[in-house]
Amino acid sequence: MSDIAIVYHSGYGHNEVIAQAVARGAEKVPGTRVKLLPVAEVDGQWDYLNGQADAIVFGAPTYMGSASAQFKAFMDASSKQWGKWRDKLAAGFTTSASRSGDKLNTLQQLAVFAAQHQMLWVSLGLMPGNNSSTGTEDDLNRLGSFLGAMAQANADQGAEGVRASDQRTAEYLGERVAQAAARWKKGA
Ligand SMILES: Cc1cc2nc3c(=O)[nH]c(=O)nc-3n(C[C@H](O)[C@H](O)[C@H](O)COP(=O)(O)O)c2cc1C
Repeated sequence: MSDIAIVYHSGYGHNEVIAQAVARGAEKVPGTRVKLLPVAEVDGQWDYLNGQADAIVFGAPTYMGSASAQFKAFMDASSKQWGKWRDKLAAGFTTSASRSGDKLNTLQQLAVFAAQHQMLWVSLGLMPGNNSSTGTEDDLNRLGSFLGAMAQANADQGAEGVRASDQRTAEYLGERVAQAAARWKKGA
């Protein structure tokens, strides 16, 4: 059995839809248990993150070109657990309003954060979508990310504005992390 934690922040519900999609993807892999953990609920879950969790997927909305302050507060609080996440798997996702919106900076921030915890980063593992004359917004990985899952939701829409293609992309990441966790655990 592999345990996947999804630690995320969502101010307006968009990134939460993506977190749930990552969870759905991970649950497709037999023998996987998933725990969705909003950053506001992490206190009291440090023992679970330090021990039982085999992989931690980090999800922050992009605010002013980087992870939201609420997610950064979780990052800073995690410094007290330094060294305890060594060799756990990590991956990341982010949501913003603009097609770019500087989401790459947020994913890079999450990857560096994982490295500071001596974790092993799992990339998205998809070819880019929507980059040819036959491409569409419905393509998997339509935003063409490699480091993690990106989603874009219009600023004037609620959770219903999160595209199905971005949710499928996030499901793919969740499934990939769960598959990697199963292989990593077997080999350990
Ligand atoms: C304080 C703040 C800063 C933001 N900065 C950016 C940004 O840098 N780039 C962008 O494309 N969207 C930006 N947005 C839009 C959010 O990234 C977007 O609405 C996202 O879907 C929010 O996710 P959430 O509903 O999970 O909080 C910002 C929103 C807020 C509230």
